[in-house]
Amino acid sequence: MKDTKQEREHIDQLEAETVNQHAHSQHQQGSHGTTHKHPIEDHRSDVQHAAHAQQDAHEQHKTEDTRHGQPKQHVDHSHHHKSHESHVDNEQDGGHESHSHGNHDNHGNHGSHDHHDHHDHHDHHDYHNHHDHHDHHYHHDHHGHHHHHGNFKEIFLKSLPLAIPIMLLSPMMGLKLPFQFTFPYSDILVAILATILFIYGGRPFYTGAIDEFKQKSPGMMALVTMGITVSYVYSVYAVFARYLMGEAVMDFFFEFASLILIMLLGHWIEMKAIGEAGDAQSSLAALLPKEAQVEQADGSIIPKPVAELAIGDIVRVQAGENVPADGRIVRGESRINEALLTGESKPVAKQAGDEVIGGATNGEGTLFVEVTETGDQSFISQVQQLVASAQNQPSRAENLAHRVSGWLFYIALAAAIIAFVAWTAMEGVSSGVTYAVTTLVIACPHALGLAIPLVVARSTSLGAERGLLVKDREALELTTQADIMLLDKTGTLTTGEFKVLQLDVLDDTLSEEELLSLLAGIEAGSSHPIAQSIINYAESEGVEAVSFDEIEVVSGSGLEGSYQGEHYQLISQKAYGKGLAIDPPSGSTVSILVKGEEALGAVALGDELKETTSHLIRVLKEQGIQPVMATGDNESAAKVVAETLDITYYANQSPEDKYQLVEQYQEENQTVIMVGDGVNDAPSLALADVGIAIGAGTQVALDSADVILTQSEPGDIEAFIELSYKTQDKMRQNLWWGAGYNFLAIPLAAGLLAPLGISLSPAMGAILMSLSTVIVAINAMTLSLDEQ
Ligand SMILES: Nc1ncnc2c1ncn2[C@@H]1O[C@H](COP(=O)(O)OP(=O)(O)OP(=O)(O)O)[C@@H](O)[C@H]1O
Ligand SMILES: [Cu+]
Ligand SMILES: [Mg+2]
Repeated sequence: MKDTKQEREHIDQLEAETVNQHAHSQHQQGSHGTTHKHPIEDHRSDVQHAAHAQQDAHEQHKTEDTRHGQPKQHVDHSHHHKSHESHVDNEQDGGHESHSHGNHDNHGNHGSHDHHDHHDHHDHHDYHNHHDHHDHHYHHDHHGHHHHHGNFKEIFLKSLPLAIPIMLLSPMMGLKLPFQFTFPYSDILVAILATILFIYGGRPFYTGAIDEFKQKSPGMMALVTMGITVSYVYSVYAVFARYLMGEAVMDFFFEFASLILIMLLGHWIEMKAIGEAGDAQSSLAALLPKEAQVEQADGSIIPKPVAELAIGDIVRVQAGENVPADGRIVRGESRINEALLTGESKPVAKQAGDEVIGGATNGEGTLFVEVTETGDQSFISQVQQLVASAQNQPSRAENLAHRVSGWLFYIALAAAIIAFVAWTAMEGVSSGVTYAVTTLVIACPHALGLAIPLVVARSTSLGAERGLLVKDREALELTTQADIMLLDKTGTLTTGEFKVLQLDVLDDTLSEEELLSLLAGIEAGSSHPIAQSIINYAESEGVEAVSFDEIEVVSGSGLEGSYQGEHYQLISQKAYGKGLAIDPPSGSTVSILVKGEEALGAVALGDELKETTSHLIRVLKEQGIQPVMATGDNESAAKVVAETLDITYYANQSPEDKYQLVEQYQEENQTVIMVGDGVNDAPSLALADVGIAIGAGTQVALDSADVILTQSEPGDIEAFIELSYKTQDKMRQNLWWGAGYNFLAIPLAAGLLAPLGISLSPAMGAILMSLSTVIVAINAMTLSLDEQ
């Protein structure tokens, strides 16, 4: 099953790679995994819209949702997908409104927090169990390792009063322990209690086993079930034999009862550990208050459950309270802490007109906030969906773990049969049964099944807390194999906060103010870092921007639009193509304002490296990842940056060039990480083995990436690499604890070392199996990142 999935992915990838870049760059714009929406980008979305519409011929399914005052894209899956998205289960599309479109998670986990969310059986999954999670609002699915067969805690506690008398009344391995006693026919009472215990306490295991057999992948539950069934049936037989045939046959009621107890306890502890390992979902959900204080038309305040908030409601947020929903401040000012949502650790001053994210903590002031997003569309919900879908994606290591645990069933079964036959021949049936049961029990591959999902759960939640949002889990694995990191310049290596260095007027009829006013006017339609810089500059010069109609973004070269019936373009020198009598400062970014065919003026801009950029480059080199800069900017601007950093560079790169660059490296069998923020980076972000969108990048970039770093900090790239390596290490360790342990445990349980006096009882086997699971869980939980 897994294998076919992988194959399908593979084929899809090949397919995707052969599509011409145009098609590629277009459909990559779909909002696949997420609609990460940072408030600061909101004002840009309409611009992106223009950009999309213009670039795209493929996106017929695009629908615009302006109900909330913010245009949003809901793009259906088109045929060519990026490899990891290819196996997405499209079932949901029919049943859900556009609102859930951002969440294409394969397993139907919607991660929504305002209703109880119960996860269905997953097609590819074997172990189902009900999480002991009553204190949380909804269950968070760790890759299907929740069992649906009851609550282990409750069953354990109720099984205790059944198991204790059994253990008191039946000798262990035929030996009477000091606290044990018997009375005439007590063994019949024991057999009755054991039957009840088998039916009640064994239920999670045999129902689980039935599921496993139905899915044709017998595993853990099947093994445990066989262990308890063999010990139960043989013991009942022993009692019959005693009374009906007068034979003294040893029973295993003590072993049977202790086995069930330990198995229930072990699985209960495991479930708790799993719950604690990576509950980003609930910790995020916990950020939202339960009630919001809604201001009525007459100014009175009425509490309302957060789930019932509607767009347009005005909510009051008092000092120290958490914001109940995404919205815009209408009155008041305060400092807002969004650390848990964006990783930005310092509180940010906000006032009327500013956006706030639901879940952020209000500082000193009282705020009145108009709700702009609720439910599935809220920022928190988007992050949850993202984390959930990342956690649900199968990954390579996990596929391995699954295959191994599939074999384990047969290996354990074979070992148990051999042990039974051999020990029955040597020492008699009771010895044979003991070793067989112990072997079946100890091989329970629970630890193995949890080894990888627990690490993933932990690392994705850890990442989310730090503003490293992993959309595609495979990114974590691939990052550790990376050879090349392609970095975009503007906004990634540099601040993107441009200073206007020089304005050249190339038309005599135009004044410098008029030129600036036109520049600022056309930039109103752009989300490029240059745009805000020019607009700010015009403002500081007291120049008012003219108002353009129909501005469109030309990805990779600039903008075009019309003003007073004339066609204008603001484009790079390369896109303009003709020579000009200008002398911009060396290393500056130059754009030309063109009216019709004629150049009206030029603007030269400069920005600076981010503070942590050179540190990042040093770290990359140390780790053997070659940093390469690919920029849409001109040669001179590129060269200055590349020389400062001492890295290879490519200038004047169009979006297609960047895409081809990634392709070229991949053809040389290099694993490529691409880091970028802009529309022009989207195709290459999508193609790269790992696409990292940095900061408050454009929506397109966010949609195409595998990883989103919520802050524009090169240091976060380092943190992500660290997270990848640590995740990888933990996975390896856990695979050893989960699988490797069986290589020792199975022979031991089968009695291979018995001649040396080392052997295990079934109960010891059960303890060891639980121990290995707990070790795996603890090991996953201790994954942490260095403090910055
Ligand atoms: N909004 C804009 N205003 C002015 N010029 C622009 C704008 N967008 C693009 N350009 C021009 O087109 C060039 C290429 O843009 P592009 O977005 O491909 O690269 P970039 O973002 O500047 O560089 P990088 O690829 O390193 O991020 C820019 O250097 C600039 O000259
Ligand atoms: Cu188990
Ligand atoms: Mg860019």
